[in-house]
Amino acid sequence: MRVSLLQLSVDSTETAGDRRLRAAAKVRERAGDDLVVLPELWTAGAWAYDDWERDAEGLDGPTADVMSAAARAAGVWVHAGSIVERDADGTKYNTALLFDREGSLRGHYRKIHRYGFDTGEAVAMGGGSDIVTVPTEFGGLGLAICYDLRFPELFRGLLDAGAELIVVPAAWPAARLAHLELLVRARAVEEQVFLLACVAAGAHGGVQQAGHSMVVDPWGTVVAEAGDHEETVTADVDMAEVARIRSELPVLRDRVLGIPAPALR
Ligand SMILES: NC(=O)CCC(=O)C(=O)O
Repeated sequence: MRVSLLQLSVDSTETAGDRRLRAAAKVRERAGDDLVVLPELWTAGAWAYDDWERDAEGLDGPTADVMSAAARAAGVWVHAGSIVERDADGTKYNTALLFDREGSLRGHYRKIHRYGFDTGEAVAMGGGSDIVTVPTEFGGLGLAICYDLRFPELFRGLLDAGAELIVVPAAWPAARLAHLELLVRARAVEEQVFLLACVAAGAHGGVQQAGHSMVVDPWGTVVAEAGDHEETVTADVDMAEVARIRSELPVLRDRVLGIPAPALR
């Protein structure tokens, strides 16, 4: 299986519409790949909070249209990163979209853990409530977004729902790159899955983005990694490695379920 991570530069100097067209052209160039992935909130900018209202869209909005058409034209699965979704009630969500080779929307995931403490997502967006693992020709494909990486219980939930590959679009600040590298590898080792993290580059909302998109195997080895500028990272992934590593080091069999949870403090 050949995967490509489109590490886009998300800069305030470019409009969402122009970036959408540029990203679609890059997806079309990836004909021959199996899965192409984009970063978190790459249209509006994950840190450009003031632009979210203007750039919010539906699950059938301009980003979905363009990405569905690009997936169909290239004949690849496209994980279109995430969009600022506005639902029928006007609530906004940070929502990941997954299209198949025919351009059909096969899954979407509303980010459960909202970043920002008393700002940004934490106040401007609703939180998702559903754990989403989508059955695909590659195996179970789990969906999570950026800050979710800090919450291992979500990843255990994705595993229990059948994930063998987890895709994480992100817009991570360069100042915390060390956390990103550690968390991505930890989640891959812990769940014994391939983990694809597609991270924005560039700067917007006054925050320099980390880049360093990564493909990590179920052993925790970084198979491919980008630098800190816009670039496309491509890797060949052997999904049979998941079963091989799970059988060679069967730690998941040793889970003890039903340990009583202490009261939350
Ligand atoms: N976009 C995000 O979710 C940012 C997360 C982050 O900066 C962190 O966890 O640190």
